[in-house]
Amino acid sequence: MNIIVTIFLFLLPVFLLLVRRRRSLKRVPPGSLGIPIIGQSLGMLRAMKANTAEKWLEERVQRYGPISKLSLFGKPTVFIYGQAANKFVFTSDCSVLTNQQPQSVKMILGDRCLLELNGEDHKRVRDALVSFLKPDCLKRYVGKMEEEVRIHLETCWKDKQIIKVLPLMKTLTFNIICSLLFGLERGSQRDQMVHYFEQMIEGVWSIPINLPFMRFNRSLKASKDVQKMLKQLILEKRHEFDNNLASSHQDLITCLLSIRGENNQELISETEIIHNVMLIMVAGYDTSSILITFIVRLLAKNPNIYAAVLKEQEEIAQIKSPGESLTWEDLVKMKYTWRVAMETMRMFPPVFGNFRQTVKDIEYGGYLIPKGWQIFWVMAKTHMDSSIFQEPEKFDPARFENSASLPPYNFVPFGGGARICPGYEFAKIETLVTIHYLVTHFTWKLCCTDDFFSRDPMPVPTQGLPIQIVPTKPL
Ligand code: HEM
Repeated sequence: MNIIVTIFLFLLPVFLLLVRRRRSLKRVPPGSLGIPIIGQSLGMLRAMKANTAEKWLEERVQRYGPISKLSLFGKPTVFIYGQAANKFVFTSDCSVLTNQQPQSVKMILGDRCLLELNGEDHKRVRDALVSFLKPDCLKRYVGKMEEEVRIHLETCWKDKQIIKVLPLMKTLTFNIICSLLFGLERGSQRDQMVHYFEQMIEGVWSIPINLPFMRFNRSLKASKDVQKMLKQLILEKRHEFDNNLASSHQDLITCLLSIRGENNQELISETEIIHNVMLIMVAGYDTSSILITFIVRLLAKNPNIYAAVLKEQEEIAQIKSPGESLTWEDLVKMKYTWRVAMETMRMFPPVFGNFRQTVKDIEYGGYLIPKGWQIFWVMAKTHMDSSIFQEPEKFDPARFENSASLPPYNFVPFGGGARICPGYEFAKIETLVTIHYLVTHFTWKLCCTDDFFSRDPMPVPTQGLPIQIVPTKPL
C-alpha cells in the first residue's frame, strides 16, 4: 500500500507539469488588452455612438484575424463572430459558458431574472414564461394588441402632421406590455408604472463609463418603486386566482401564479415573478419599438416595397367588415410584411451582440480562452457578410423568400439555443399588427433623410425619426 502511495505522490507533480505544459502550448488569441481596466471600452463605446462599430470591429479583424482578445468594461474579452461563433455560443451549456451582463442588470432587474440564472433554474423559470409567450397562448390576444394599436393611433397620430416615430413606438410597446403581460388597464396605475419604468430603464445596461452615478442611483430607486407596484399587483392577482375571480383574458402574472405543485404551492417564487416581469418589460420595450421604427424608415426609402406591403395588407383589410378584429389567421397571411421585418433585422438588428463568460479554460478556433474571460459575440457582423448575403448593403426582403434554405446560425436576430428570445412571437404579432394599421391608414415622408443612427446600445435614428404623415383612410 505504501509503495502505491509513494508512486502516486511521485507521479502527481509530473502529471500536473504535463497538463500545464499542454495548456501553455495553446495560445490565447492575438490582440492587446490595452490600458488596465479601461482597455478598449471607450473606443468601442465611441464607435457605437458614431455608428461605426462595424468598421471598428472590421479593423480589428484586418489586424488580428477573426478571433482576437481585447479588454471591455474591466474584463479580458475575446471577440468572435460568424456562423461558427454563433453555433459555439448557442450550443455551449452552462458547464462551458454562462451568461454575462453588466453588474447594473443584476442591481436593477434582480438576481432571479433569466439573465442571471443558469442550468436547471434557468430552464424552470424560462419554461414558465414560455407557457404564456408561446403562439398557442398568444393567438388569443391578437385582438387585445390591436385595441392598443388603435387607441395609440387615435391619440398620438390622428390630426398630427409631424411625429417622431421612436418615442411613440416606445409608448405603444409599453402599453401593449402593460395590457397583455400585467393586465394593467389604462389609467393612473399604468401612468405611474410608465413614470417609474422610464427612469429605471435608463440604468439597466449602463456601466460606470456611460452613465453618471446620480442618474444610475435614480434608476436604482425607480426599480424599487416598480418592484413595490408589482408586489401589490401580484397580491391582487393572487387573490383573484385563489378565489376564481381571474378573467378569461389571463395575463403573464396570473399565468405564473397559476403554475402550482402537487400541494398547490406556487412553483415560481414571488421574487422570481417580480424580477422576470421587470426583465420582460425591458427586453420587450426597446427591441420591438426599434424594429418597427426601422421598418417605417425603410418603407419610406423604398416606395416599391411600401407598395408591396400595402397590397398585402389591403387584401386582408378588404375582407373585414367594419370594426372586425384582426385574427391569428390574418397574421399568418402577412408573409411579405414579415420578410420586410426580417430584412430590417438583418441590416439593423436591435441586439448588436452580447456577452458570455467562460466557466473553465476552453479551446475555440485553435486558441485557448482562459476561465473567467468574457466572450463578446457580434451577430450584426455575420448579417452583413457578403459570402452569406449577396450585396449585403441592399435592402432586399426577397432574400427571405426561402428562408429554410439559409444555412443555420447565419441569421440570428433573436439569438439561439437555450437563451433564444422567448418574446419572438410576441414581437412578431405586435410588429405585424402595427404595420398593418400604419400602411392602411397613413403614408409618410422622412423629415431627416440622413442615414445616421447611433447605438446606445440599441440603434437610435437621428432625432427619434421625425416623419411627416398624411392620413389615407379614417381610423
Ligand atoms: C424585435 C424584437 C426582439 C429582438 C430582436 C430580441 C432579441 C433577443 C436576443 C438576441 C436575445 C438573446 C440574447 C442572448 O442570447 O444573449 C433575447 C433574449 C430575450 N428576450 Fe428578446 N428580442 C425581442 C423582443 C422581445 C420581447 C417582445 C420580449 C418579451 C415579451 C423579449 C424577451 C426576452 C427575454 C426574457 C430574453 C432572455 C432569454 C434568456 O436569457 O433565456 N424579447 N432577445
